[in-house]
Amino acid sequence: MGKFRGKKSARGGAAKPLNRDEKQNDWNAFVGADKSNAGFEEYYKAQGVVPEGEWADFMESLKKELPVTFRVTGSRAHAETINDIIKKTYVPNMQNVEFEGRKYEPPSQLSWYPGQLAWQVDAPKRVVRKTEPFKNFQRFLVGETEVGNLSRQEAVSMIPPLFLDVEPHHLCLDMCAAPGSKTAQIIEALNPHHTASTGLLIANDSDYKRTHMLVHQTGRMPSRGLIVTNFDASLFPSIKLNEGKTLQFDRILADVPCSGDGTLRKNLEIWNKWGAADGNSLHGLQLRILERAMNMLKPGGRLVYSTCSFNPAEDEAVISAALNNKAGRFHIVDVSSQLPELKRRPGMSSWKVGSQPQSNGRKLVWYDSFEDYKEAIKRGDEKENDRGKGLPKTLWPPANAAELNLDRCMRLLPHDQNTGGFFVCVLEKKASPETESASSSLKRPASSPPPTSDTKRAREKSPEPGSSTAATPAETTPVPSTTVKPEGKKEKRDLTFREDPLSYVDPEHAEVKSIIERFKFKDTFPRNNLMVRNEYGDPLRTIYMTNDIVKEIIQNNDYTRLRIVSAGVKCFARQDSSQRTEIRCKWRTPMDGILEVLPHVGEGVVISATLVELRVLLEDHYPPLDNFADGPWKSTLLQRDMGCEVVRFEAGQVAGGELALPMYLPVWKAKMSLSLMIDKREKSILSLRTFGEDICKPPPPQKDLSKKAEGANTQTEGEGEVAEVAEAEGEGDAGLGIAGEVAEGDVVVNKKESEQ
Ligand SMILES: C[S@@+](CC[C@H](N)C(=O)[O-])C[C@H]1O[C@@H](n2cnc3c(N)ncnc32)[C@H](O)[C@@H]1O
Repeated sequence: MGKFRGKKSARGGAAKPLNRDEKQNDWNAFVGADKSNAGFEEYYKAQGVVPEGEWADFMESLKKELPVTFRVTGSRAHAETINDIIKKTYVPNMQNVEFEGRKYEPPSQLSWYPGQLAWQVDAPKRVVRKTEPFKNFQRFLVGETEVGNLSRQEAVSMIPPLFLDVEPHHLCLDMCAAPGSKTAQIIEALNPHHTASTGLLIANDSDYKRTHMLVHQTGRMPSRGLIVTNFDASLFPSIKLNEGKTLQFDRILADVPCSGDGTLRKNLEIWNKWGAADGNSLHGLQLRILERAMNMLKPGGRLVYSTCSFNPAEDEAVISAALNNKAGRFHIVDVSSQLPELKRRPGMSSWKVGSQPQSNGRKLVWYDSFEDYKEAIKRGDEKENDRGKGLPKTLWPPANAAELNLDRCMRLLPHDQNTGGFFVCVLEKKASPETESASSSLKRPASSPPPTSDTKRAREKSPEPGSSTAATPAETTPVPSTTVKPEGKKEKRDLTFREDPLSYVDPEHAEVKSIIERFKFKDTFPRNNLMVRNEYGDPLRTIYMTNDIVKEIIQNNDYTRLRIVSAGVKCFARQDSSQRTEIRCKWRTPMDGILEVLPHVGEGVVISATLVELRVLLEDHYPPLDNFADGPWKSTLLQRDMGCEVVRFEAGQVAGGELALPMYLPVWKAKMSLSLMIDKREKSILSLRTFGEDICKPPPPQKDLSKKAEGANTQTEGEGEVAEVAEAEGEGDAGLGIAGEVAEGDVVVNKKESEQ
């Protein structure tokens, strides 16, 4: 079989960008790859995953390149504007594209996706590369994805969060979250209008490196209610809250690790590697993760279990085992009336269990029952090679399979709507209090491992983690400041966990006061919720803002026990580290936090500008104030102290550019010059999007800068300082994008993101 490079395994790694030659090879590899696997065909034909008459269509579509799909992200007004740009600018220009004698259709909207905000481009990569209209559109796609206005995501992967039904006040857990495409959807649902959400999302992944992908991905849609953790989801710890309560979630997504054969259209290596053992061996972990989720769900809460596998061993077998282990406490929700345009097939109520033992030359052997399988082990035909235990009994359909409403599960098949394959099941926990009465909080020590399906008896003896729900106090409630530790015994610290500690800053701290003064923050500003990454609540370089529930979690749990990688939104970054008294507030608002800060800034703080000023700010890195035309912008800035300004660039067509919606950006005012506080890559993207070309001059070389900084000229003093600090902290803002609804119709800013 041909080799397909540039991508990692099915349910994991991010795609690595390819260069031009690699892209050509990539395409050749796709065409040339051997897309066959006799075991796969035999296995799924026998399982009856598609009606016999559809087998050829099913296989044919699995061998076709997957169309590119993406979602328009962000708040409603903003998303609709971007959607209109696609509809009115790009689609009309792509009507009659022909390549090698074949006509290609322009992008089309996915009919089932709410608000028609998801799109599909059904042209092979070589057409996109070789035809001008598609090439233009591709550039638009890349730019907008980069700034976080679009999110490339497989169509079927968009489905699970839609059925989660998240509301802004919900406490949510995404158990296997990296790289974070579904996490982003949940954050959007929690913050539909960029309003301060009281809800929570814990995005978790067991792979430490991938949690950093998550941090990056979620930076495009920052949320004060977000925590990223690094745990084996099947052992996810219970979380303590105030008054000895334990957190239970309203919504949990268990998008579990799986064999990934639903992604065959893009992960060609699976054709070669696929075996029946893949699904069989993942079943145990999947079940443990699902059961852990069930334990942590609030009564009445909703849980979505999903895989991108066709295999009933990873799908219905897991669901039925979990339902039976939690007999009577959960049911599969009938969601047939939700997303009516989405074509889906019912889950299976009977399936087969197969194995490819060495003794049979890796040919498929079916076992009608667990007992038959055990007999095969006795005969020596099978080895108990699954961690010494062999195949678990739960792989086989239970006797009561017909009563579990497994037909309410959803199977997404590739030939139904030109997608990958997926499995989705929506579960609800019964609301009745008596089923939960045995589970009141904190009986089990928080540090003890949670129950798993493998330790069923042990689980029956130990209560589920708490039943109390998290009461979210008002954001403005005065709370004791600094590093409040939970009362009682200090938790043991996990010294192997290397992330920095988290603590809250004293709201009366001089630095906080300087920030409040600079931005004339109103009383609504959550000064009690400013968090830093050190033990002592010292605002050294970066200040994050969290909401109350995140604060409650951080203050009641040792951060190493929860393995917290990140929390909240980066709202202030120290811009000037000198002791100079003329800069009273040395902090700027990074792009991540501008949406969070804006609703609280006082009157007259935000300065209005147009694309005329933006052009000057983009062309030069540190334009002197003299470079700007006389007018209200310049006179306002001349009156301002040195420090960070929040600038609102008005929508319109001026100075050779076009802005569809207003946009907020941070600008640093030095003595006599200004600097747009976004990194140079973001500047170039902004320039391309707004002015159709990259007008940014390269930054001055470092040595010149230091000379300037030493000079007597006050303007260059400021310039040197900006460059120096940005470099020292290694953090130009990681992102920019128009977005948001500060007021309906306004645009604010998101962060960049690489494609998943
Ligand atoms: C299918 S991917 C998740 C995709 C993700 N939900 C998204 O939409 O971007 C499965 C993830 O599970 C993670 N994983 C594997 N085993 C895990 C475990 N025991 N606990 C938590 N995460 C796990 C993998 O690192 C991988 O990132």
